[in-house]
Amino acid sequence: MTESNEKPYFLGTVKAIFFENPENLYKIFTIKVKKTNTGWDGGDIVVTGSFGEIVEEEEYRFEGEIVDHPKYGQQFKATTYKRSRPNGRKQLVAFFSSEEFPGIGKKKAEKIVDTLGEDAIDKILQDPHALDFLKLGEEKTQNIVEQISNNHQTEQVLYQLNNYGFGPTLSARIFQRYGVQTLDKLNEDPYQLVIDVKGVGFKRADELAKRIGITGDDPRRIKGALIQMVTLIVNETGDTYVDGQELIRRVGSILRANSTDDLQQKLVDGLRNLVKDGVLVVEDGNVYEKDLADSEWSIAQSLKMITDSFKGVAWKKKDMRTELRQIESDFNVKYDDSQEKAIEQSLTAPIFLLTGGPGTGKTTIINAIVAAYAKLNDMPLEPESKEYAIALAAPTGRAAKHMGESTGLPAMTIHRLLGLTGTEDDEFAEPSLDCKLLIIDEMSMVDTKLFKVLISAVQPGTQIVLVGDRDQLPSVGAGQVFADLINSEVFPTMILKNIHRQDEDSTIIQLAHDINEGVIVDGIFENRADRSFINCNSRDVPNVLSQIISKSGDRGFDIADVQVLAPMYRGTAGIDNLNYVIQNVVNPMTPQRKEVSMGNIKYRIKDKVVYLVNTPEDNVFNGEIGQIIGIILAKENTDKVDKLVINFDGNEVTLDRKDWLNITLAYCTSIHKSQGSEFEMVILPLVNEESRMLRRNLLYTAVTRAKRLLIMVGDRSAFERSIRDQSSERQTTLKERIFTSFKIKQPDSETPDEDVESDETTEPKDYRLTLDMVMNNAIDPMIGMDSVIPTDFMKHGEEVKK
Ligand SMILES: Nc1ncnc2c1ncn2[C@@H]1O[C@H](COP(=O)(O)OP(=O)(O)OP(=O)(O)O)[C@@H](O)[C@H]1O
Repeated sequence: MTESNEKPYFLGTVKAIFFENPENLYKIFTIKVKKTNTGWDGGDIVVTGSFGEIVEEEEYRFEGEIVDHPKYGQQFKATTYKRSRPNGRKQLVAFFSSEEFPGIGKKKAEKIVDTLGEDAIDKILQDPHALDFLKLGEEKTQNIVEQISNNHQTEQVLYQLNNYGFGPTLSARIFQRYGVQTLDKLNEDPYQLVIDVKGVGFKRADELAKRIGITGDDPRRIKGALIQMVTLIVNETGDTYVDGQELIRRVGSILRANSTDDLQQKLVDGLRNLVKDGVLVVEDGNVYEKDLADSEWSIAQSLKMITDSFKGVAWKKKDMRTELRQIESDFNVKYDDSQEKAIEQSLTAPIFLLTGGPGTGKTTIINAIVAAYAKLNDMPLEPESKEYAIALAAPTGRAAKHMGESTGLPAMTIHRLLGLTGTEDDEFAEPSLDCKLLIIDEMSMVDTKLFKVLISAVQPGTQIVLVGDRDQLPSVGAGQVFADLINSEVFPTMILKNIHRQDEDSTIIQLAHDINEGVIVDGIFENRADRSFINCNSRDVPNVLSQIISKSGDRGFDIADVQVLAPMYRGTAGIDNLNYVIQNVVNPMTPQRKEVSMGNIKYRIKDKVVYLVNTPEDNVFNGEIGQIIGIILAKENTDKVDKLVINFDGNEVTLDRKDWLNITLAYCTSIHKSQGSEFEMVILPLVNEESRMLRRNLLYTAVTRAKRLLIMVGDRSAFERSIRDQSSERQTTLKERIFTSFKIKQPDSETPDEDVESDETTEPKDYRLTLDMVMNNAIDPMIGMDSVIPTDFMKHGEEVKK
């Protein structure tokens, strides 16, 4: 008996497929059972799993296990499957005359079986000319042979991927990428998966490689490790490149075990090949993912194009001043000097940058710019009108909503504005924007890749105003675009400093500004009308928070207005634990209530959840907070899947179980995720265990989220440390790209003094040598960059100026 025969299996005919997800090939269907070794005698059974192609009425053999689904009862979770070969003359004739083979009727099918016998399929797979006797013509015969062979190979591939330990989702992704060539590709070079298939990392590819016999310092293994390490470090640091020396050191330490002496040379060769293949770019000893390197260049070139294509304004400065006086009177405000200058510059420059802390008047200025722009350009301020050509956008749904509410004009997410889907398809998107004035808010949250797509979509002659707070946390994705643009000093910029929000009892804004200046003010831990501090250690944080939240109603706060913000997910005072604790305080389980689980998280009606991806088709975006208003169990609906109905600020979205990975509880969210949102009451626990995360911009971002009440909880020293420790800038080269594109002489970079001893003495000598090779001779720094300057990044048919 073979091992596979011992596994639980079902042999049966597929009756009806009632769920198919084209993205990951996941299917649910019923089969009429012909044979099984499971002892099942319950008639038809529901089978679930990821399958290439399943044809109704065809017979298959599924291996897997019977699972007891809490809602659907017993079903068979298939891990592998095989289409049964049609058996015997009758089945074979039915197979060849089926819809799969147009052009073959019953007569021709009988002829095939009569001529080739009952092993006709094998004969056709072995010899593509086996069907020549039918005289169907070359093309038709070839189609039939291909169809048979594809069916056969799809099953083989998915079966083998499963044997290699890939789960259904990854198997489906791999198959979608390579098709029937999958096994050949993997045998040739499993590390190619790290480049080609999202979700496959070096470790995974390495396990597979080991099975195939690729180990040690095989060039393919070196390649996989190099790519993975670049991605890993970029994700860790937010920098747009990796220091070559560090890359070599870290990859070296992974591969050092059972490698040969000339590992360094092999790493350099590997790097060189990746550069040659257009996967990585090396410049000045720094290693970039090609996409990020290209994005920085592309941004710089687009900014140059926008600057050059701006032909000035059609109205007189004097008219603008008159208009501003009118707007001041309409809005009942008197702009201060820097505000007025900001409005003037934004109306007259192609690209204008506006940064300022809370309450300095950014929104006020956006309103003035829009009103003045429309008036001066004779444009009706009616979004429905054909002549209206102003686009307002922000990186998150909440920020866009805030922008829309404060300006009274339509504002949307940048994704929506560009028609991006938030999926891998975006890589190929080339959107185009037809507005004349583009204003982006919360610009500090925009990362390099998104800004590249946004700015490439801008048409010549468009004016752009980028607004944000440069002192907040930088974007989650790589880069610090807003800070780089400001620091380049190439574009007119206004840094707003005067705080205008006048609220007698309010001390939060002043506290935020003090934190931003690095000042630990007297009284920071004293209680004020709108803020307080509770000293406790991390163990006590959950308990203290529970008490504050239970009493928040007494202070006039609806639970929806209370937001806990924390820096980290793990730990007693981490986001995961706090969500669990708070959920049980504000929305506990009782015997009559419905509850569904996803992993460790339980969801009940009324729970506060946050959406984690962008789904423009449902108009819900990453970071949006909603409330569960319905739980529909599988047994209660015809789709036979559990569903959650969530209200995202009036937009009701129904999520099937498979989409629950896109949400999580939101009683406590990360400070990073809270950017772009404000809350009536913020509770901020900071403890010393989180020291790795505690930086000034983190605390500043958290504090500036609070509108009416801020409660700080935890270790005093954790708050003090956050104020003291200024965050280090991210390493990027956008500024340099801008200088090059605008032909501005770069300020002299600091040249290390030869006589001064370097403090980097911890690097092993051999790695230094390797890096020297990388920088000086082994790799031409311009390899992979030849195509970069300038034509690749020029749009709109510009000519290259020599
Ligand atoms: N020149 C001014 N004179 C009087 N009040 C002003 C002036 N500028 C702004 N304000 C008021 O100050 C408050 C804060 O302004 P605004 O909302 O524009 O700032 P902001 O920078 O967008 O703040 P935040 O980032 O916190 O939303 C508002 O109430 C606004 O009306």
